[in-house]
Amino acid sequence: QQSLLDSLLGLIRSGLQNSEGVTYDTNVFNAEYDFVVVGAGSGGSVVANRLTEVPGWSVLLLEAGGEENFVTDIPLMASYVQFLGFNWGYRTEPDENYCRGMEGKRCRWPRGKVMGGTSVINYMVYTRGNRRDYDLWEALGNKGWGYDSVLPYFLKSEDVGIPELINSPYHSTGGYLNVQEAPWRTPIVPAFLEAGKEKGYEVRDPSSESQIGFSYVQATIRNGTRCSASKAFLRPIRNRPNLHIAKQARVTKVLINPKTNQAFGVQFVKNRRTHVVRVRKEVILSAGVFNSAQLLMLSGVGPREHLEEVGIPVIKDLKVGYNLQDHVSMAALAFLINDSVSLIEGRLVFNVNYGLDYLLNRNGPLTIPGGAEGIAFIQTKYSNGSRPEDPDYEWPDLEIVCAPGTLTGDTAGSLRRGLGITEKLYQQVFGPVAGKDAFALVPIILRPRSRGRVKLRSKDPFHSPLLFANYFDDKHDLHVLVEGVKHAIALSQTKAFQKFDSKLHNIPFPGCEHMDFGSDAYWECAARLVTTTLQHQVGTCKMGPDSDPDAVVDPELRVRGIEGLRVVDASIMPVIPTSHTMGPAYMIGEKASDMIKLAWRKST
Ligand SMILES: Cc1cc2nc3c(=O)[nH]c(=O)nc-3n(C[C@H](O)[C@H](O)[C@H](O)COP(=O)(O)OP(=O)(O)OC[C@H]3O[C@@H](n4cnc5c(N)ncnc54)[C@H](O)[C@@H]3O)c2cc1C
Repeated sequence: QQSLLDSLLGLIRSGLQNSEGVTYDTNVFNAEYDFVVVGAGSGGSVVANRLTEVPGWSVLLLEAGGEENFVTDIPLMASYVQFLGFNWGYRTEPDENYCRGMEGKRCRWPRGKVMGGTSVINYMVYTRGNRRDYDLWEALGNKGWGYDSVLPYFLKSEDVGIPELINSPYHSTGGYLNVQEAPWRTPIVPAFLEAGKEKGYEVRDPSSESQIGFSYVQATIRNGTRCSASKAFLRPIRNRPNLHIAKQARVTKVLINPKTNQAFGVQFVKNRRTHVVRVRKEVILSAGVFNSAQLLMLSGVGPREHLEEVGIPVIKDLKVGYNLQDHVSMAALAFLINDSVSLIEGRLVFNVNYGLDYLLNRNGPLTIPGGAEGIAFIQTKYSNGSRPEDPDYEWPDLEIVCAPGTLTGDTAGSLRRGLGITEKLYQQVFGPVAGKDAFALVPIILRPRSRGRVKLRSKDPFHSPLLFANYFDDKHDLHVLVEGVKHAIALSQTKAFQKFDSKLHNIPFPGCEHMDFGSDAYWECAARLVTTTLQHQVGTCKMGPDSDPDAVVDPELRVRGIEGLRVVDASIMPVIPTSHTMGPAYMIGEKASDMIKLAWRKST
């Protein structure tokens, strides 16, 4: 343990370095750049970095948000960060089939509006998915996107700091992005791994040869603090003269010549002034799953009928905004325990030692990424994959996240506010056990069949888009989720968890009381009421070959029928991988950068 003085000096030093490390904000723009990148999130930060490796190329990176701060740095504060002005604050349109227990029957769909994008407000869990996810992308006609082709791009970004993985062929060191484990653990997560073993699963790295099994969470954290896209990919290169970054610069339109279909620049608003900047080579949209789709449509690229409906002249009729996919979950299972080992908001907030441990040592409970400690990838009875010759062999359809805290510990309300759960529902179900120790096992469906959609509310770029989740449109998704609930309950009944005398909290959800508690019908009702999500929305600018009428971008991520315009973010995924989506978004940024470099080297 270092002395208090040493620690304080270290803190001041790192604080100074941090502020020195922040990227510069450009207010004076060139009339023309080689590339304009829209959005400094997971995809855009990588592209801005890699393209400015070419000294002769100039890049302008435009980001609607400002800088992250010391609160966003604290991994456990992830659920609070959404309320600090870094969030676009989106909600789905009301629907009777899901999110029934949320304010206005609308699911909360936060997105990062900040340098680093959603990587600044997310839970930092780092996974990549399964070989079969990417082989499927390739089989759909996306040449070069199979697992063997994308693995090098996952490795390119990575700087793994987990000792037993440093020599793994599935990990690498020396990249910009830190992947580490939290330095501190509750006793709940070892019990989770033990529970997995009791059920016959192995404890293993989910990014290795086989994904099925249990593990500690690997996260994009750097010595106990969040490592965002901006910290990883932009701050280290802030002195490159060929990179201009403009913060709080909101792009309102991609400028496309309707005669030639050539994208020639962007229009954006900064400091209440409208600017126009032209490009010599390309505009790259990395504005995320909702805003890239919105910007394309605002610029005349989208479904003809819909654009005409809102009064936008159509330049190219493409199925922008369709194919929206997400990992829907049910985060309201609370397992009460008889030991004071879980994370209770009040106990954390008023514990000075935890605060000091974080400040001085970058250790303690505040380093747990969003409160997620363990993950498991498993197969339910709905997956056809028990034998090697089966199509889904080793391809999970269910994930379970283990968190050492849950709605019972939400004494200050950040969790329920983030999820949008009504106060009435909360008080009726969790009020009687508020403040009691409990852990959560959150089942998540990994291979949803339902598809949502993004539409424009109007042609005003400052109006938020209309979002339709359409969760459970395909009943298969609901069935897998109910199966997931049962898997979670079975895990809680293992010897490993019974050490804590774990008991499922059983006050029935309002509106579901008339059903047998624990029956499939009951859990279906609960899932439609407290519908939660890991916020992994993807797919609205689908990648596909020319033969795919639903494809928005081609396998080189060029917008079909438009010259000089690409999309590089989570929206291009044709099918959601069995992964948390930040890792794949970084991979897409890396791969796209190489494709762009190759294309322009060939042409010059
Ligand atoms: C609460 C939450 C928790 C999550 N937890 C995890 C997790 O633990 N692990 C994981 O892998 N994934 C997680 N995700 C998902 C993951 O973070 C995202 O899928 C991923 O970061 C998306 O990257 P992106 O590049 O597509 O978009 P983003 O990172 O969202 O970047 C888009 C950027 O574009 C900017 N922008 C948008 N419109 C404009 C405009 N008009 N002008 C200028 N700039 C604009 C935005 O402000 C933003 O900075 C989570 C998401 C959320 C919301």
